[in-house]
Amino acid sequence: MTRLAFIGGGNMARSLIGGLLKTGVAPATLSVAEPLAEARQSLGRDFGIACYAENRLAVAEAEVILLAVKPQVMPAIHADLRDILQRNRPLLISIAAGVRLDQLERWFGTTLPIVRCMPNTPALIGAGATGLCANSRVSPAQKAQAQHILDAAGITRWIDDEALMDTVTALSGSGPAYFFALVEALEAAAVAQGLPRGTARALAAQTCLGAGRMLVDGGEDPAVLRQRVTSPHGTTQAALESFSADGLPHIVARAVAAATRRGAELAAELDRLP
Ligand SMILES: NC(=O)C1=CN([C@@H]2O[C@H](COP(=O)(O)OP(=O)(O)OC[C@H]3O[C@@H](n4cnc5c(N)ncnc54)[C@H](OP(=O)(O)O)[C@@H]3O)[C@@H](O)[C@H]2O)C=CC1
Ligand SMILES: O=C(O)[C@@H]1CCC=N1
Repeated sequence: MTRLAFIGGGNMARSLIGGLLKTGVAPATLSVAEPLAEARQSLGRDFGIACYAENRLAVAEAEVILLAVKPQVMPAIHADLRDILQRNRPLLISIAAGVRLDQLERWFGTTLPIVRCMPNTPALIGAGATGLCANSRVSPAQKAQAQHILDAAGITRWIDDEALMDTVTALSGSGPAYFFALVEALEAAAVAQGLPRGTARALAAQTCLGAGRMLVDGGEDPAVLRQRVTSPHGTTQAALESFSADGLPHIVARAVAAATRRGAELAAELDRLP
């Protein structure tokens, strides 16, 4: 089994580790480097994997290293890893928003095989969605290896044009938060009309789940599913006309554009570092 080391044991590492273990990956094949003692303890307790305070210890045996730190931390970790990466030549996978393949090559080594990908937090329950792209050093076998790791967390799609990875980030990387925000807003609207909060939360969340399952399991066009809910001159039509009058598609397009722009800005900020 592939030995996989995570650098950074935060939200996303937890989601991916949880997803991998649910598919039967052996805990002994995983390791994680995490500076915070409390986080190391909880990762060890929850997942039974080896946790290290030092990056170089976590990656010593790894065939694949998954970088799960904030974009701003990336340049700082290369000093810990560069030598061992040059020696062992593992496959490097980065999940950092915005960070480009050429930046990763500059920090970690221009001849290393590197995959840039963008998963999302539903990976924790095996319902993640990941876009991936690879540099020219990644062999077909390593591509399959990276895909296998991310497939454990949900669906995967290869993105040929790296420039579109910021769009993927804005769509599915950040996307779970958009749906949570919509559920929060639905709950607040129903509570404002007098529904008990617990009931409003349960009904809103289950509606989100039900709609998601219909989209994924049935594979039907969302527009067709929407039309089926919308009786002529009924309640849904009234709500959708209100969305339309308030410019919902425009609001969403602006939000996705803002997230996409932010991805590019994160990379530009790293380019400006000395
Ligand atoms: N959250 C999400 O939904 C998604 C996030 N991403 C990407 O994943 C990456 C991680 O995000 P997320 O998990 O949310 O962030 P977190 O802050 O939760 O996790 C990052 C972890 O890295 C640790 N860390 C900090 N410095 C170092 C270091 N020098 N060496 C090793 N570990 C270190 C942090 O420890 P400490 O807390 O002590 O600083 C923290 O536990 C980001 O690049 C983000 O863009 C991608 C897809 C979705
Ligand atoms: O908000 C962020 O920057 C990260 C990347 C995608 C989801 N969370």
